[in-house]
Amino acid sequence: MYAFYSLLVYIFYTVFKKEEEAALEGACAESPEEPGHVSMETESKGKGSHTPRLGKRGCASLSDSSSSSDSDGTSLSDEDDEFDEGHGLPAKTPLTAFLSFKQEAEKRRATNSPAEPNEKVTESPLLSVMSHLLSFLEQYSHLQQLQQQADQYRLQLRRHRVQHRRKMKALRASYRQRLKDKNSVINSLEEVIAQQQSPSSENEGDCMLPAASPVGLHKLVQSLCGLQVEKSQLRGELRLLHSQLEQREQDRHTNIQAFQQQIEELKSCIEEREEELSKLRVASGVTDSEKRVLCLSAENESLKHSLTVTQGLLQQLSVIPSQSSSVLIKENENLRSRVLQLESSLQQQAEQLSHLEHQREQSDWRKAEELRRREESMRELRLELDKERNKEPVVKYVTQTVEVESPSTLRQLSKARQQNEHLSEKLSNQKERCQQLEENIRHSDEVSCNLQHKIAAYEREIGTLREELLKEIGHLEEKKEAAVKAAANCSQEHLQSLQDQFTTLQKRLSALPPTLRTMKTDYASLRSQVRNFSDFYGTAIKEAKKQIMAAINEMSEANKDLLEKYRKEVALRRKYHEQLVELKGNIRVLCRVKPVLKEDQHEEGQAVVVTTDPNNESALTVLSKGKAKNFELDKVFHPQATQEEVFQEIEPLITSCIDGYHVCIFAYGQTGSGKTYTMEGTVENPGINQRALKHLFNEIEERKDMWTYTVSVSSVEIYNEVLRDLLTKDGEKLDIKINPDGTGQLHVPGLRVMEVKSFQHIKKILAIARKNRITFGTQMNQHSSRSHALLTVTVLGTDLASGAKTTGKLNLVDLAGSERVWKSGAEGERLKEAQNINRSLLALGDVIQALKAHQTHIPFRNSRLTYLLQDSLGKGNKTAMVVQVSSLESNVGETLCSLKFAQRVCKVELGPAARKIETGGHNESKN
Ligand SMILES: Nc1ncnc2c1ncn2[C@@H]1O[C@H](COP(=O)(O)OP(=O)(O)OP(=O)(O)O)[C@@H](O)[C@H]1O
Repeated sequence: MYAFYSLLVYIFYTVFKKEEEAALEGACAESPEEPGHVSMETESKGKGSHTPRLGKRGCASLSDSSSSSDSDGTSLSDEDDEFDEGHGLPAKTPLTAFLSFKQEAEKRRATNSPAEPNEKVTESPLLSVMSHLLSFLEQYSHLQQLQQQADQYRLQLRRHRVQHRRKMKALRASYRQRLKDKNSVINSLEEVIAQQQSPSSENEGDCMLPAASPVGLHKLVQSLCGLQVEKSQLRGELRLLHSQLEQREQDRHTNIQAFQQQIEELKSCIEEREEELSKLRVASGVTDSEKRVLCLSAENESLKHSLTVTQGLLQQLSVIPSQSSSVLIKENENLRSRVLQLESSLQQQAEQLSHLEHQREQSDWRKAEELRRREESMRELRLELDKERNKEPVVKYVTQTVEVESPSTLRQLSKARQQNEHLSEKLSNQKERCQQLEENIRHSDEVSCNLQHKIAAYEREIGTLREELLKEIGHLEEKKEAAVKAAANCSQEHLQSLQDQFTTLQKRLSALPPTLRTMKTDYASLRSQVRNFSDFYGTAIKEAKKQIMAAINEMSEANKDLLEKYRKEVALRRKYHEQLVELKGNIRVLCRVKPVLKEDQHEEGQAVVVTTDPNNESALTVLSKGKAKNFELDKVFHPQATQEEVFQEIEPLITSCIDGYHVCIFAYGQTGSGKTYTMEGTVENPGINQRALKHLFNEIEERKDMWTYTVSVSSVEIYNEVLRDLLTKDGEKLDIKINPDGTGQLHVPGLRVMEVKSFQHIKKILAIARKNRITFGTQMNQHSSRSHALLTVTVLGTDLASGAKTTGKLNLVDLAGSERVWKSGAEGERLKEAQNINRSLLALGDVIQALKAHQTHIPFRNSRLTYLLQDSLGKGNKTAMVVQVSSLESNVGETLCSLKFAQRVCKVELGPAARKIETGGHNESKN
């Protein structure tokens, strides 16, 4: 509990301290130019480890972008990519989860243990601290989210700025291009005006000539011809203008419709117009006014485009409601300045237009002047012609005078008359030509009048267009203003909401210090408690140690009693066990009936003649020659009895061996009746040998607190009355002798005795012995054991309490198969070994008989087998014999022999078993 308190306080203290440090760093790092913004930045920076880095970088990049407005946008886009990488989740979320989990656990614990009022009192501040801490962390996470949103908005604003900058660059370039085009148009116009001025001056000169010299009639005619050519040109122009006027009328009609539609439709109409105007520009004879209209239309289109772009930007800006107001205001100011620039450029364009119109008026005036001059020249020509007409009466008078005075004069008169006629013709011709010229002049006057009308119509149209353009600009301006206002309002509202949030957060933060003070006091009290806790802990440990020592002492005393009781119990158990074994008889005779196997079924006489009684475990019936012969033994195992069941009957004898008794277990029976199966068993289903040794080691393990045991084994076989060590491969012949130590015990010099520590080890030893045993195939058994095999296990025990030593011995004997020689089909070596086997078994029978008869001399030395088993078969030992019988009719004779032998053994009394125990240096045998 204390540890948790201190952990919690430490976590909170660490978090708070980090925040304070980060806030201080943020405050130092911020620029003081934007107070409101800076305070927010500082607050947000202080809350997370990653945020200050982002904030600083964001500010730096913003300042870069604001300072270098003309810089390339690609670098900014790279920065944007970097910005995208930096965002992550709040780092304190696991802490929040941990605290909430702990708080829940504390609450649960508090509700579950209401019976502890003292603890409840100490837990309440913790709960309040945790709730404060949680609310603080929630506020903090909310602030972080806001900060993240602000970052995102900043990022979006930067992107929009970059886009806007690019668009502005494009607009600037297009504006420059348009200026160039305009200049070129102005230059071309100036050239055209100059060209128009130069021929007029030439014409002026020409017109002066007839005035200067009345003789230059030819020149007058030439000038009239030039005028005619010009007139035809003007006619062509007039036709073109007429067609253009029609086209313009159509365009005007479509434009009026287009202006009533939205801005996008207007664009398409303007494009059409642009195309048409470009076509007209390509065609010859484009007038200056049309070119100017074209330029103005292009200008108008570009202005509309810029206004549309501005509108789009304003819409985009209005979509971003959460941008900081200062940035939006700046943006608005920029846009306003841009609009002002556009307006000024529009003003300039209008001025240029008025200038061009002035130029056009001047050119019109010049044309009118030229026409006036030409009219004057025409008038002069008419006056000259009238003068010529007035000269006629003078010529007539001269003629009449000449007719009266002389024939020569008459001739001269006739000549003069001819000349006069000729002149009259000329005059009439001149008159006709003058009339024609007058007609031409009248016509040209009409044409010029029409042209003036058209020019006036064009001017009106331009004025209308200008008004429409101005209206449209005003409309767009209004829209822009409205959009700017909406964006400003939106940003103002967002700023207001942000400020509200900020003030709320500030209030919450201002509410935190009291909580912190409470927590600090709690922490101080906890610290003092923790300090006191170590002392308390030391004394408690000392007390606990004392109590533990006392309990240990008590326990050891109780253990001693228990141990004593246990020893008594074990002794009692042993006593009862021995009594039980003694009640059962010192030589216990068990009989196991071999099941009928598949390999046995090919033999003759397969009928089963041996039957067991399920109600009587000791009874066995053999049907022989139609007669049932009953046998009574200690235990009869039916054919289906398992290896474990057989061992259960043997197990008490194994325990006796550990207690210091000499025990002998041997299997007896005819060849192939299952002796080796019962004693050794198979790998999957081991027999008495393995199970006995396993039990032995288990028992030793159980007694290890009181006894230590040393287990050693040896294994021999008796083949043809020769003793061989089964644990060595050399097969050296061994002899049985009396131990020279004077104990009277038997001793086999050269026999390998192996000490074994574990059951696994003894399994390996048994495998070696089995491998070295002599087996041959007989008619009765394909792997017949042709020797007696003895496995001797010596168990030396030491009582840890008293130091008493016990010597237990366990002889596990697998006898060679008894068989009738004629039946086994043995001859030669096999016959000899069969005879030896039978002899040794007969000696065993003799020993059993002598024991049964309580003879003073027991003929142990009649065979190697009985000699070797002397200390286990004799008086005071425990012996068990497993008689193996076949149930088949073909083996009934052998079965009867074996059972009769078993019954004889059954009646043998070895007397009470004697325990071989050595206490205080005295060897003694206890009954
Ligand atoms: N209870 C039984 N259950 C199954 N198989 C058995 C049983 N008893 C014996 N056998 C089988 O019978 C065959 C002969 O048995 P075993 O070799 O043990 O006879 P034996 O008496 O030792 O013969 P010998 O005296 O010739 O050595 C073996 O294959 C063995 O597996």
